[in-house]
Amino acid sequence: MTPRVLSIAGTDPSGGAGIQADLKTIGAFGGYGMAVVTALVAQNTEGVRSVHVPPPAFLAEQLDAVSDDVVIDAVKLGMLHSTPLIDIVVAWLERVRPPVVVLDPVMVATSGDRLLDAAAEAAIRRLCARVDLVTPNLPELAVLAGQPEATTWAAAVDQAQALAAATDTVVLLKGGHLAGATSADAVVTAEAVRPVEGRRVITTTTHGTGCSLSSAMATLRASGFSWFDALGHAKEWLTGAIEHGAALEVGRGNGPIDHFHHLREHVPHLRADVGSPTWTGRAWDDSAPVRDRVDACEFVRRLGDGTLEPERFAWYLAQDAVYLGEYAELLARAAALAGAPEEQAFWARGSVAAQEEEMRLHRAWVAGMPAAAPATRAYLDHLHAAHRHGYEVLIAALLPCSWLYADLGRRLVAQDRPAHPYGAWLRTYADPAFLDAAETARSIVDRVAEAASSDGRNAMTAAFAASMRHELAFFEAP
Ligand SMILES: Nc1ncnc2c1ncn2[C@@H]1O[C@H](COP(=O)(O)OP(=O)(O)OP(=O)(O)O)[C@@H](O)[C@H]1O
Ligand SMILES: Cc1ncc(CO)c(N)n1
Repeated sequence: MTPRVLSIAGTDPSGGAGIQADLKTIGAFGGYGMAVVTALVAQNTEGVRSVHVPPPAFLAEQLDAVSDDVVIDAVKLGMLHSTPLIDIVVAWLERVRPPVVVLDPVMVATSGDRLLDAAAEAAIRRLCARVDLVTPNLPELAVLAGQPEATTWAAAVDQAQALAAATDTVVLLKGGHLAGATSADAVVTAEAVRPVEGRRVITTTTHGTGCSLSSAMATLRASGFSWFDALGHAKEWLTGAIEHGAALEVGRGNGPIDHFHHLREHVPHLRADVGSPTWTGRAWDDSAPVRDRVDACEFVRRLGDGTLEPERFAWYLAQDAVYLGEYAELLARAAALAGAPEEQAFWARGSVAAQEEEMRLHRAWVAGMPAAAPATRAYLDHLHAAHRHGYEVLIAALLPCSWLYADLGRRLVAQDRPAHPYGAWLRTYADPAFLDAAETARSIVDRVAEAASSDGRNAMTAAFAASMRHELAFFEAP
């Protein structure tokens, strides 16, 4: 049976949050989506501009128009704005008694704008007791539990259990607002806490994650899953949707997630690799598990959020300076081996840039040149070995260095702020010119891979993958 799921929420004309996100999510999970609008919100990925609330009686008319005609299998409640609207929704729920009701107690948007009257908080607290699942983020949980915002997982669990006990309902505790390598959530009742682990994606595309998660839970529950199993499925999908969000290139602020990322894989002309079945594209995709570990590693996370100890950063920079010296030398060797003049020029320019620009940047931080640490030595030895295999393998082995840093820089720089201790470092790698150079390197490697023998391509693939593993080890060393 296709579950018929009704979202009662506010709008987001930019399509990432609110009712628009709910309908996409319900569809993504195989439900039939319906929507009753509580408030029209002029918002986009950057924030909320204004809110228009139609007369409460019109909300009642919308609700009745749906329930007089359609059997409703699940309801998701989002932005309810103010007490008069909450009262109408409560009266309607009492009358219609939908079998599944999930409440996302929306109070404040990701951008920090209020979406609920402060006076309506008590009404939302009472509503919790009338629904099957509540999905507060940490600030909302604090309001509902009447406590200061939790800053640790243990404190958040305590608040969620207190709320579950006080309202006799199930709480989906969301850890999105906690710092850490993972982003765990949990199904919490007065008796039990069942966590579902998730990777934390380094990205700014998190607009509407809460709306989407609650709609996924309503749809999966109406399809027969337990809350815990529903969370497992929803979380896996959500993490993928967050990861694919940046590729949508929607908006300048906190962009939306890609609700249909999992379907694109099955629609041939929408698959990311179709139309550009390049060698580098495949090598990059194949390296996803290693790159996920780079994102998750403590050093990279704390470099991004600025909490990394200065001594560890200095140690890393010193090793990077050692690395870059020999890397520049290997780029020069690539220039010497290249056949085409423009390729010779490109690698030679890269060699000079690596020597000058990056060494200058590093000299600002590094006092003396240390010996190579084991991870540095191993990476460089691998590059030297690649050089002995010839041009093709050498440039495949050199590529992850610039590509991975361009990709990381572009994402980490989003966390740059005044007085970020590593802001200058982040900006170097987020520089569009750096990304351009990585893109050019990529196109040269693709051209060379196309012309290579199948044995040659295999050796290139192995060299690229090994460099990516060395990059990970380099970040794990400090
Ligand atoms: N960077 C991230 N990587 C992976 N998962 C994340 C990330 N940020 C949030 N999540 C997940 O997204 C879901 C929503 O969490 P969050 O606590 O951010 O809710 P929210 O504040 O209500 O969301 P929003 O207001 O942005 O719609 C949770 O499952 C959380 O674990
Ligand atoms: C309408 C609406 N509901 C919820 C959120 C929370 O992200 C939002 N930004 N807009």
